[in-house]
Amino acid sequence: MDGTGDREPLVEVENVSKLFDTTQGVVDTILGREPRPVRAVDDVSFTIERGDIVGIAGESGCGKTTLGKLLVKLYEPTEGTIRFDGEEITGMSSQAESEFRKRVQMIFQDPFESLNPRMSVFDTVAEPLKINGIVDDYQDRRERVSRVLNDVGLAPAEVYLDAFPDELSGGERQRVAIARALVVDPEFVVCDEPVSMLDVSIRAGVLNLMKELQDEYDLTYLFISHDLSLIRYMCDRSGIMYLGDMVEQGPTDDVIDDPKHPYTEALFDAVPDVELGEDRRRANATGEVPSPRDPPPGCRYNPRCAHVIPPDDWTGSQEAFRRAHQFRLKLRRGDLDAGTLADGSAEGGEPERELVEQGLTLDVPEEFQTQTEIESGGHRVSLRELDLPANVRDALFGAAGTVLDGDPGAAADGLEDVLGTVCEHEHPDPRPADSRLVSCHLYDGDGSGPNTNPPVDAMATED
Ligand SMILES: Nc1ncnc2c1ncn2[C@@H]1O[C@H](COP(=O)(O)OP(=O)(O)OP(=O)(O)O)[C@@H](O)[C@H]1O
Repeated sequence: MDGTGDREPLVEVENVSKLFDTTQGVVDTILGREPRPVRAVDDVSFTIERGDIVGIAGESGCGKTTLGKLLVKLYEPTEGTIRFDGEEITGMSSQAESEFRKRVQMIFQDPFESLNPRMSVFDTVAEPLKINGIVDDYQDRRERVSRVLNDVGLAPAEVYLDAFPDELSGGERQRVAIARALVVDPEFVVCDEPVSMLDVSIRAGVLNLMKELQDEYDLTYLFISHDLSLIRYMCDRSGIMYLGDMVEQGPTDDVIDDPKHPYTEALFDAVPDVELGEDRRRANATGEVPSPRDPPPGCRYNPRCAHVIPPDDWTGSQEAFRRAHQFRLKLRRGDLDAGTLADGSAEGGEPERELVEQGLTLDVPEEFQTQTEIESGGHRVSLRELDLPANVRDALFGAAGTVLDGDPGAAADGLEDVLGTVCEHEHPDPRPADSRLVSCHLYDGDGSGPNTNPPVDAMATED
């Protein structure tokens, strides 16, 4: 999917964005500000080669479904170009569009919603043939529908043809949805969480069927799923999305076994280890996914990133920089002020120190916290535990003083000189790293691996 293969590209996505709610809403009008659209898919590029099974993974809301709908022309891109078999799919003539609609299909997550309860299985599966004017004769349609029903395992077809959705199990309904997609003999099928609504016990059967159908029908698939085991099982190549960005793409095994982007790493870290019987773990990532209406500047992932990059002249550890970066983000969000200090410390103690020690904490699982952090329930670190350069320490105390004077915004701005990071200043374009493309400043783009600034060891160190 990163275009390194030597087969023919079937789908080419170039700098595609999809923005929702681009007009000024009531709140925008009242506040007199520009509209803030949802950046559901933002400047995404990739290629799908003919015959591939490509996966798109990422947490809920990262833009997977929107991307899938763009590829089958259920949405038009706000910016960018999508080509199918060499032809742009925006601005097609109506004849070209109707041809395209036969060649491309989408299977949705919920077979309970995607099937019309008032239509029989025959009518449901035959409908695309009628709409696309493919088979006019009723008897021929009946035969074609029966053949496809047999192919998807609904055999003998006669048992199913006149049944209605509410007479079928979830697995049977999804097979009907698959049959409806395949009846027009498409080349490319987008499958959006195709088994997530099905009982776990029947998922493998449906996925194996979809693999068999790929050979039989000569299909190219795009699988959208938050289920990484499904992606590993089904997909040759995969892309990982975060807040509308495609942060990493390449051969699935490489992406999963040796993730390059810190988000991919955190995503896979959070997957429970089935063999060890662990519960779902929280990864070494701070905070929650921000709103796609207001994505962070630079790399979208920088506020949560374990490997955020210090400035060139940073002399402390990367761990200390990550914490100082968090201190600044907390100031910007207004999460750190005199009100957050323990009772009495604002008068008697050392309020600046207390603010700094609070601000340097990380909202991460205990295994990534310092001893003091663990002992204090995540409320403070000891400055002795961190390799923080003296000038930065002074700057943080100065910022804490400005906060106590009531101006956290100015305090955050004042730290730019010592804490400015490329991760916030520049959005990383996709760049080669081993077998894949990664949108991360850690990689220098010549495919040779992580940048040496900061040192790789520092990036990997957590205490
Ligand atoms: N029609 C729409 N109008 C406005 N916002 C939308 C629309 N469709 C999606 N969004 C927003 O765009 C972002 C991406 O949504 P999308 O459904 O593509 O994500 P997803 O990764 O498929 O999530 P999920 O796994 O939960 O389906 C979300 O913030 C969502 O709220």
